[in-house]
Amino acid sequence: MSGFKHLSVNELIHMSEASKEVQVVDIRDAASFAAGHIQHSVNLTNENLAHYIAAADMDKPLVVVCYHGMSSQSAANYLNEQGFDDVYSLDGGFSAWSLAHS
Ligand SMILES: O=S(=O)([O-])[S-]
Repeated sequence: MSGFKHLSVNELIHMSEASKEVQVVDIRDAASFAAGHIQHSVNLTNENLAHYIAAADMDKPLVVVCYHGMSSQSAANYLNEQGFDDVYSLDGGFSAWSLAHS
C-alpha cells in the first residue's frame, strides 16, 4: 500500500486555509526554491533532511512539493516510512501551484 495521498493545488489551498498545522516541504534544488516557493515551505535537501525529520511533528499533515509532481511521490513515500502519518504529494508540483497563482 502506498504510504501517501495525492493532493491537488486547490486542496492544498483549502487545507492551508483550514489549518495552520500543514507543513510543506519542497524538494527542488536550492536555486529553484530561491526563485520562488510556496509560502512557509521548507527546502528539504540531503543536508537538512535528518534534522528536519528529527525536529518535525509527525502527526501534522506534510505536503511534499517537487517540480511537476513526480519525484515528490517517492519522497512522500519515504517520509511516510520515516514516521509521518499524514503525507501528501502535490499533484503537478510547484509548476501547477505557480500556474494557479499567476
Ligand atoms: O520533479 S519532477 O520529478 O516532477 S520533474
